[in-house]
Amino acid sequence: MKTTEPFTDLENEPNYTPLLNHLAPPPTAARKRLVIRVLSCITLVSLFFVLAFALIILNQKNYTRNTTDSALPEKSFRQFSQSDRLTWERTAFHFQPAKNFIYDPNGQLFHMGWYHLFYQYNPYAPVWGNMSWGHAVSKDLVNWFELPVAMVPTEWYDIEGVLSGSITVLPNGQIFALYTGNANDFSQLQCKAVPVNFSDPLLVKWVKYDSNPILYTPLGIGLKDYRDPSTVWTGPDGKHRMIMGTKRGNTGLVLVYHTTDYTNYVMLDEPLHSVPNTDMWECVDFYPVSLTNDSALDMAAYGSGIKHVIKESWEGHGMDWYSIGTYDANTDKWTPDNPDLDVGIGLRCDYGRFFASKSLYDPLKKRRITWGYVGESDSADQDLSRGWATVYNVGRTIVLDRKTGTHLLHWPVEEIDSLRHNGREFKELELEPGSIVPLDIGTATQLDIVATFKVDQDALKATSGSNDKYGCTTSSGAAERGSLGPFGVVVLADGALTELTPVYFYISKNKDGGVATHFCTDKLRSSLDYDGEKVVYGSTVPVLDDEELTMRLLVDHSIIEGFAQGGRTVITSRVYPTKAIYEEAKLLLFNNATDTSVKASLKIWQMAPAQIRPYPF
Ligand SMILES: OC[C@H]1O[C@@](CO)(OC[C@@]2(O[C@H]3O[C@H](CO)[C@@H](O)[C@H](O)[C@H]3O)O[C@H](CO)[C@@H](O)[C@@H]2O)[C@@H](O)[C@@H]1O
Repeated sequence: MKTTEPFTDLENEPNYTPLLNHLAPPPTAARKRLVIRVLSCITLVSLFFVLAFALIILNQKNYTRNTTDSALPEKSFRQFSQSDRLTWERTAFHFQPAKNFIYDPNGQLFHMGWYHLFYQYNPYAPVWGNMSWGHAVSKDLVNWFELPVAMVPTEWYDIEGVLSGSITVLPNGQIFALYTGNANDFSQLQCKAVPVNFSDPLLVKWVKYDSNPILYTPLGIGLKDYRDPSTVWTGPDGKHRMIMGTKRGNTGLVLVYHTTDYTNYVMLDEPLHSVPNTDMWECVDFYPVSLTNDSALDMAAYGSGIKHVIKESWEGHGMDWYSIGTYDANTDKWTPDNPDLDVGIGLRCDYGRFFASKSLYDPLKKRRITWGYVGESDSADQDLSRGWATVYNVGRTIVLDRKTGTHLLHWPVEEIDSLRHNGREFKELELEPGSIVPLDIGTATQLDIVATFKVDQDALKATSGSNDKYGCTTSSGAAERGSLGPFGVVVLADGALTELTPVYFYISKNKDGGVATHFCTDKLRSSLDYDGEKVVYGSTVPVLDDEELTMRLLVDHSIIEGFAQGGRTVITSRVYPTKAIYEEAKLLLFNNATDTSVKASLKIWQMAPAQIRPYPF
């Protein structure tokens, strides 16, 4: 048998290419070998490519990790739709109803174990209109149950709105509300309502008084400049008093009324207080504060060791002003401690968005708590698309700052701390002039941040003078560099730093060595989208000799609340980032001062969402 024949045959095959002639196998075996070799080659080449690809990926991951750890922020990749953004804007631990529009807080009270919050509410749309009294209750000031709307426009005297007012609890347990009715001719009339059942812990049903309105506009006062009656309180002489804000010409003022039966009110000739050029005083609040401790006082408190605060809301300007002074119950007159810090010209409760605030004396924990509304600054169209507008601040306790004697301290209620989890601590991080330090904390959209900054004292002393005319609101924000600032925290920043909101201190010094510390929030680059307030908010904050610079920030999606020096100066902002949202939101520290380094220490907690839902009747 010739063993060479098949070779000859194979060689005659049109597509045959000999590999190694002398080792050539018989034809079928050769075909198999050939297939195996080709497959092996393909496998080897594929393996090579897989390995190379894996190495590239690994390298990229290492690069990402390194850049995160270094001063370079990570690049943002995820794109968000309009719908993603609007969904993200809803807050997680700030009070807001499920939908539509809230405005001034009204008539808070503590009753049978529940904190009650009533509020101006439009039940039909996310814009001002159909003003009613919405109603929610809470056991802990964090989680809320929404209740049915308590009062809606029904009568000629409030058909254009059940406007703002207050609730009074009498020593015998009786409860009544005073509110302003917006009448069919838009004049403002004062009205009374009572709960149908005082022993209902939820005070669900309310009935308007048969003889409403109980007060008409006095002579000399504009028909639309007369509103927001206060809680009634009893003075040391046993007389019951109520106050209301108004204006005469351009002078803002507080009218005082006496009553013997809580229904008929007699106006005193002289106002409690007035300040020229401060215009209409809305939502006036008046309360005592202790000079000796942090325990709050109810309205009846009077005498030595007590100061009284007037708060008014400046119509049309979104600013709440307060002043500390002395109340004389014999004359029903109030005098400011410092005329330069009088009502409407001195100090604000908050230097950002916070308006129409109203406080509650909490008999359970002996504290005074205030809420205001924090309005939107984006477009009205966006409010309509979202289906809701306006949120409330986290309830804030108010005490007199006994260290300065000049300021109040506004501070988040302690209950909000219960939402903290996954705390992280950063100690003494060195921030050189001109530095940015990313903080790797994971998701950065629901945070409670407490930050302390130590300024290089040698640099502070050596600086002979620096921007002593500085002001947050007139500055160009965190990008404006001085010897001793700005430095602070950047929240809601995207990886490429195209969107960011810095909250910071800026120290200015005059030639005589006088130092002023400014606390600012820069909204100039918060959003690439429309924001009606591309501004820098802020003011000065007193810092005493033995104090470090401290700030606390509550970041909750589209709201940032900032408290400097224990709440001496507060700034609340609404922000509408388009990229710095969901997992793309980053947190950074920065020091943009030119001559001083700063050491930053921080505690940062993630914040769990609060529960806000309909009451399960
Ligand atoms: O909801 C009424 C309560 O709100 C307060 C303070 O926030 O007054 C606001 C005020 O203006 C609103 O109504 C205007 C339409 O009339 C509207 O243009 C404006 O944007 C709204 O803020 O509401 C009353 C009544 O309309 C008006 O005199 C005020 O300027 C508080 O004072 C009211 O009780």
